[in-house]
Amino acid sequence: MLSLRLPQLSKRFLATASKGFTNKTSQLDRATLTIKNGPVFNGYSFGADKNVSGEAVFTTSLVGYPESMTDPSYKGQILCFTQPLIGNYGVPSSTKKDEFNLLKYMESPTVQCIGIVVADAALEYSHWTAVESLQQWCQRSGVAAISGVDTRQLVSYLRDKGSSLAKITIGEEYDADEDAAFEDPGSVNLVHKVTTKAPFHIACPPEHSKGIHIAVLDCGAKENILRCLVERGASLTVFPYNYPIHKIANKFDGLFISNGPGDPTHCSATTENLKATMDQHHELPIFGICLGHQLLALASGGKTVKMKYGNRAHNIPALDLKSGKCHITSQNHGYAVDETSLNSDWEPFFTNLNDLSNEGMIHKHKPIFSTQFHPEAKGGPLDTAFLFDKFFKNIEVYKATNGLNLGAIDNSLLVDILPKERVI
Ligand SMILES: NC(=O)CC[C@H](N)C(=O)O
Repeated sequence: MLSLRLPQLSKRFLATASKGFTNKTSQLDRATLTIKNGPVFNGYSFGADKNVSGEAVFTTSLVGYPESMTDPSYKGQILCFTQPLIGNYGVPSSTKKDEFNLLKYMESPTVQCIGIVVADAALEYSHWTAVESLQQWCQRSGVAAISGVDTRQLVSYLRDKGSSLAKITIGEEYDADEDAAFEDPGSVNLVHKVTTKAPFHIACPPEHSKGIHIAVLDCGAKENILRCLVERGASLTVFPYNYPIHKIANKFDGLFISNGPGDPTHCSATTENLKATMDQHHELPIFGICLGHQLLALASGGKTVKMKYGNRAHNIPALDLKSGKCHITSQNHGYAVDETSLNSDWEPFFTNLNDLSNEGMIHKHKPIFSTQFHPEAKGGPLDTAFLFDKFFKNIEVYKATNGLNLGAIDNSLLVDILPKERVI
């Protein structure tokens, strides 16, 4: 391993103006980013005074750092931004809610990545929604943050060698020999950490309601996914990821499976439950996003693979194989569905035009489809928001052919006693 022992310096040290960083770096502690079996980068700490270890991944998104950092799919990861200046528009409120009782600006109540890496952190900020700086947010959220890193060199390395285990260490001296082992977040079930601990219910306000009731499997659902469902007229009952949903799926008008962190093969209970749901409830509309897509693929006998460095950006082209149109999509994933492993009941729905990886699948006979990309965006473009409308069309057909809205009638008493927000 390449390691670097830094000379002893006073804890507060002066940054040289020639490096182009803001004068405020003179107030910052030094920090080190160490890639396992790879390079070591020196920089400045502008986050929590805490050493962290996880998987280093990079995003090429230009904006949306509050949304990305609170996306539960980034749990356990060290997020490296290729956009050189991060923090210039500050951080909006972490608690403000919208009319659906969903977080207005953030994708979950807390920062989910364990650390961030940037070339230049803006310690001053300006935006009408901002309530604090990126530095203040990282410090109070316990998130390690390092600036002053040559992120071009770092990302070239990650692109060549693949996503790598890494550490951010804070302080004046880094000694690789004294460090604990690198932690691999991929080895544990991260979904278990981010899922709601008990079912909760989001009632659609009467002025929006279409009398639709959707069951959501929460593998680490982004807030804007829930919003995309509620604002289209559905009430939601959100279940822990491993809830035996097949036993009550007939009470709902549709089933949604969310995004989430880590290796999908850790969620074997979910894939078993999804298999039983698809076997027992033939006409039930189902929609999955990202991890939800991967779990549906596993449930139908397909396979997933770990990608070299994944896809994390807000401008990835995905070809709609049904319409022939190309959509620009928001993505954050390190695993992909092996399209060749899908059985003959399924067909690919979208293809990534950068690397030709699978971006979605659709059932040939049932109202089930899923996407690897994020139609809800946040951040990113809304090109594929029409997929939520497609899900709702499938639900309308299902409700019409099933006559009664069983969900709304049978569940009305039960959902009233459920909590109204995620149970953590
Ligand atoms: N955004 C997601 O749901 C990510 C899915 C999965 N954890 C992956 O990295 O591929």
